[in-house]
Amino acid sequence: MAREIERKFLVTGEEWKKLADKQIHFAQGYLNDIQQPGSKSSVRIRIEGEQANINIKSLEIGLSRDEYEYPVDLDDAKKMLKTLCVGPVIEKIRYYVTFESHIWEIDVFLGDNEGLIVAEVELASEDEALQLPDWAAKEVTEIPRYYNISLSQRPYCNWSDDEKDN
Ligand SMILES: O=P(O)(O)OP(=O)(O)OP(=O)(O)O
Repeated sequence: MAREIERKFLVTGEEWKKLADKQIHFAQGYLNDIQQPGSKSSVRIRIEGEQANINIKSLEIGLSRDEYEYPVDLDDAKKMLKTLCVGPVIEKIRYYVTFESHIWEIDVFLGDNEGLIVAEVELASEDEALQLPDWAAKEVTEIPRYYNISLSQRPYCNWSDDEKDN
């Protein structure tokens, strides 16, 4: 088990794209209904490039979450994404940018979430000092709608203009 400590930011401009070391297509869906009373975790199947994994995270919004992740067979993952997901499959391109010794993961969402771009950075501790690149704008770590599990229930295309601006 690991504790994932992560901060999320909105992104401005396109400059970051030139700095990306690589980009990978992600497709991910959730196998459990977190609206069920007593739900404590999200169970996610993800295909990233040609690799697939299952991920379990505690249902917490904010800096830290418990996280478990294991590889699964690619064909099984394709089938699960097709047949077992609660809600739609989220698709996005993840770009990797190294800045001041941190690897920033910038998710450019597709489909119903097109227009949304979120940068995530993992930290070793909650109080770790972080130098922000110019293209990292407003922090959204504490705003639930920016989490992928939320997007699987209420995609970006259904947000109000106010929600999109903030
Ligand atoms: O790649 P991760 O672990 O940050 O997972 P995500 O599904 O891209 O993002 P989150 O659960 O933080 O919305």
